[in-house]
Amino acid sequence: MPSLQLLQLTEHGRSFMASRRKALLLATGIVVAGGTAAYVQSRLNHKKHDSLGLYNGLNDNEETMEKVVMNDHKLNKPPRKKGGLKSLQVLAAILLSEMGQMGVRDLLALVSVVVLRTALSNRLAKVQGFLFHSTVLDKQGAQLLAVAFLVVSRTWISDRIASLNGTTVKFVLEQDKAAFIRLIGVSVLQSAASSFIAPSLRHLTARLALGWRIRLTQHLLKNYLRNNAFYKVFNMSSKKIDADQRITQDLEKLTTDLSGLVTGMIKPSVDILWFTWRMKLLTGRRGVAILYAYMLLGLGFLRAVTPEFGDLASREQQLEGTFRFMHERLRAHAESVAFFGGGSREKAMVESKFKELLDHSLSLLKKKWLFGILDDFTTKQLPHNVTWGLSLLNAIEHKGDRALISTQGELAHALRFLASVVSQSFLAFGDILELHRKFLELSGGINRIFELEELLDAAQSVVGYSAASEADTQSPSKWRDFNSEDVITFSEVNIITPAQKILARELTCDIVPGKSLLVTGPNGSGKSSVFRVLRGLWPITSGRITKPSQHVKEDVGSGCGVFYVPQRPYTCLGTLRDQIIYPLSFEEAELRALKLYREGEKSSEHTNILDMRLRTILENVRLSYLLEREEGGWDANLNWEDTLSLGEQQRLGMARLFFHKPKFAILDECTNATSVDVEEQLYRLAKDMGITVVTSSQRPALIPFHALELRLIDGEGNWELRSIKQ
Ligand SMILES: Nc1ncnc2c1ncn2[C@@H]1O[C@H](COP(=O)(O)OP(=O)(O)OP(=O)(O)O)[C@@H](O)[C@H]1O
Repeated sequence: MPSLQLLQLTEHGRSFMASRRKALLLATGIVVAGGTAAYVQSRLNHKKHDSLGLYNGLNDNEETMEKVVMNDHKLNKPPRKKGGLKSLQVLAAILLSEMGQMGVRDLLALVSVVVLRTALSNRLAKVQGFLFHSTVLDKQGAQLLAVAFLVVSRTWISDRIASLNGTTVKFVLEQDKAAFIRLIGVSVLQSAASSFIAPSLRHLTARLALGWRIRLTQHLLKNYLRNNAFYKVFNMSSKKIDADQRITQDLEKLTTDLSGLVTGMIKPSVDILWFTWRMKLLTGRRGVAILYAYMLLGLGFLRAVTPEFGDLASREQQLEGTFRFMHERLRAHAESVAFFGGGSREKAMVESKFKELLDHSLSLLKKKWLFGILDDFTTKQLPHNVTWGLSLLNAIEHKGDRALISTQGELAHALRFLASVVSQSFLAFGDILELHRKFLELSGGINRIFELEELLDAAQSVVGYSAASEADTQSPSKWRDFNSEDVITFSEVNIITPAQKILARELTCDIVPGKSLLVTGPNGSGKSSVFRVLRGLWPITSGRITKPSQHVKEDVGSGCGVFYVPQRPYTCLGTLRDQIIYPLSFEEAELRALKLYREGEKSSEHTNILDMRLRTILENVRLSYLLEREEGGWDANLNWEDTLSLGEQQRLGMARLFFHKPKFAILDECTNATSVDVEEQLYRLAKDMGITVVTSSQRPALIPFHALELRLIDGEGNWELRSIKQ
C-alpha cells in the first residue's frame, strides 16, 4: 500500500507500537459500548471534541486496530482458560497469606484443582498489586485480619451451638434440670456473641470494599486524566471503550464482589477444615472419606454443567452500559432531537438496546435458574442421604449398653451433633461451589476494569511528540530541549488519520510571531487534523514538530505558549468566572492575573484584579451583559451549555483565549457562529494583544488578519503554502 510506505517509523513510533501491542496482547476481546453513570464522566465522554482514534497503523503491517483487537481476542481466549487455575491459585495465595491462613491455603488450592479449571485471566495477578499489597500495619491489612478473625470466630460459635444442640437432648433425656439451666445460660452468651459477629462482618466487608474502591478509582483516574488518556482511550479503536461506565459502576460492583469473596473464601475453607476434624472424631476416617468422595463427585459434576458465568456477567455489564449511554445521548442532544421530532426514532433505538439487554438478562436468569436446581440438589438435598448413612455408621460403631439411659443420651447427642456437623460441612461445600460461580462472574468485572487499566497504561506510553510535550509539563528542563524556539514548525510531517488515510504529505511550514496562518481546504481535507497532530492528540509517524511550551511565562508578560480553541464550544461545570479561566482553578487564575497584570500586589486584592481583568475581557467579547443578567454575577453557577447560545459560547471561548493571552492561538472555526463584525473585532483584539493566530476558517473576512495561507487541496496529501498580500 503506497500510504503505508509513507509510514516510515520514528523510534518513538516503534516503541509506542511495541508498548501498545504488548498491552493489546494482554487484552482479551474488547467488547465495548458507550455507557455512563456519573455526569462528570459522561461530560468527558460527550464533550470531547472529536470522535477520533489513535493510530492503529503505526507499525508496518496492514492490520487495522480492530483486527489487532480481534486477533488478540482470539489469541487470548484459550490462555485465559489455561491460566485461570494458576491465577486463581495466585489470588487464593495472596488472600490467604494476607490473612495468615497457610494451612487453609493448601486445602483451597486442592479444591481449586478440582473445581476451578476456569477463567480468571492473568489480570487477576494485577489485582494483587492494587488490593492486596496492604500489610497488617495499614488500615486495610488490619481490616482483612479482623475479617479473618471474625470468620473463624463464627465457625467456632457454630460448632459450639451444634454441640449444644446435641447436649440439650442428652439433658432432656436424663432430666438433669441444673445442667439444663446452665446450658441455657451458655447458649444465651453464645447467641449474643453470634449476633455481634454477623453485623460486624458485614460492616467490615463493606469498609474493605470501600477502601479498595478508593484505591482502584484513584489509580485509574491518575492515568485516565493524564496525557489526554481519556481522549485516547475513547478513540483507541474504531470501537469505543466505555471507560466512564467501567470507572464508576463496574468498579463499584467489582470491589463489592471482591470483598464479599474474601469472606466467601475464608468461611467455607475454615468450616471445611474444622468440620472435617469434627467428623473424623465422630465417624473416623471412613466417614471423612465418604464425605469427601461425595463432595468431589458433586463438584466435578457441577463444574461440568456450569455455564460461562464470567463472560455472561461481563456481557450484561456491557449491555447495561449501552442502554444507559442511549439515554445519556438523548439527554445531551435533547434539543436537536426535539427540533427534528426524532422521538419515535430515538424510542426505537433505545428500545432495541433495551431488548438486547432484556434478552440477555432473561437468558442469564434462565441459566442461573437451571444451574440453581442442579446446585441445590447436589449441595443441599442429596447430602441428607449422606448424613443418614454417616449416622448409621456412627450408631453401628457406638459402644455401650443401648438399654441404659446414659448410653441413649450419649448416642442422641452424638447423632444430633453429627447431623449438625454434616449439614455445616455441606453448607461449606455449597459455599465453595458458590465461590466457583462468583469467581467466574468476578472474572468478567476484572477483565473489564483491567482492560481499561492496560489501555490507560498504553495511552501513557504513547511516545513521539505527544508524550514528549506532555512529559514536559512535569519536567520543564526536558521540555526546553524540544521547544526552545518561539515558533511553530512542521518539518516533513505526515498528517495521517487513525484509519491510515494520509491528509497532508510531508507538511512543512513555519509559523513565526506576527505572521498568522490561515488553514483552508474543503470539508474533510484535514484542517482540524493538523491541529490534532500539533496538540499531540494524534501521534506523528515521521518528521518533526516544534512548538512553544504550554507553560506560562509570566516574566515576559505573556501567558502560555500555545492555546487551542476547538471547533465545538466547551463550557465547564462551574461559575461564569470558571468559564473564562478554564482550565485553571480560581487560585491559579488569581496568581496568573497578579503576575500578568499587576506585579507585586497584595494577596487581598487578588480577586479584584482577576475580576477587573475578566470584566474587561467580557466587555471586549461583548458578553458583559451576562454579569447583570445572571444572578450571582461572576459566581453565577448555571448549566452554561444549555443557557448560552452557540455564538455566546464561542465568544466565551475567545474570552478564555484573551485571559490566557498566549503567543500562539489555534482557532479551529471557533467563531463561525458569531456575526462577521464580532468575528472581525475578536481577531483585531487578538492582533492588538500580540497573539499570532493559526486559524481554520472558510470566511473571506478573516483573510486580512493572516499573512500566510496553508491550503489542503484535496484531503489526499496535497497541500500548498502561499503568502497573503495585505
Ligand atoms: N478518528 C478518526 N478516525 C478516522 N478518520 C477520521 C477521524 N477523525 C477525522 N477523520 C477523517 O479525517 C478527515 C479530516 O478530518 P478533519 O476533521 O481534519 O476535517 P476538516 O478539514 O477539519 O473538516 P471541516 O471543514 O468539515 O471541519 C475526514 O475525512 C475525517 O472523516
